[in-house]
Amino acid sequence: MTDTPLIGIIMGSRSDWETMRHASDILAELGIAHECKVVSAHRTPDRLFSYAKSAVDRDLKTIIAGAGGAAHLPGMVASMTRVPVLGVPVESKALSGMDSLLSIAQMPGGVPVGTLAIGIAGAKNAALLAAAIIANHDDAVAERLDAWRQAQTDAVGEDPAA
Ligand SMILES: Nc1c(C(=O)O)ncn1[C@@H]1O[C@H](COP(=O)(O)O)[C@@H](O)[C@H]1O
Repeated sequence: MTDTPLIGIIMGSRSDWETMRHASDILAELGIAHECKVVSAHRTPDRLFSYAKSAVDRDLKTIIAGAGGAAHLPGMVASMTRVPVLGVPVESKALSGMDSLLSIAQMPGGVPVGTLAIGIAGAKNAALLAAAIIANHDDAVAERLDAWRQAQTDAVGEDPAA
């Protein structure tokens, strides 16, 4: 996307892309400008610092942060910006994402991260929540989000044997 991004999707490693691309796909479907970057609290702390510290000035409306294992990325970003952070626990090999989930969910009071489900469902829902936040102030996005939701409903047939 070439437009100024409204939403930042960041992830701890390129290995998270197979999960996080589902968030990007939904934002693209909804026509919401966004960016996708690898940013790691552990491996690229300086990049993390400048990303989080510049988020307000860059007018990002929401940051979606996906990470696996000792998933410190969402919480560390949230500690450095008031831009809302949605955390996606990426499924880890060793502990099936329970480590990621608990690392992201169990933030201390005062530093909120909105925690989604483990894996692809969480990535999709993070994108839909971020879109809903934008839709509060953007009628065109609201219309597209309503249409997306209606299409999902229409796709569910009533007959279980069909
Ligand atoms: N949890 C974090 C952070 C962080 O929280 O800053 N940086 C990388 N990682 C995670 O390490 C896992 C394995 O990464 P590799 O596949 O690169 O070894 C990934 O799921 C990533 O999100």
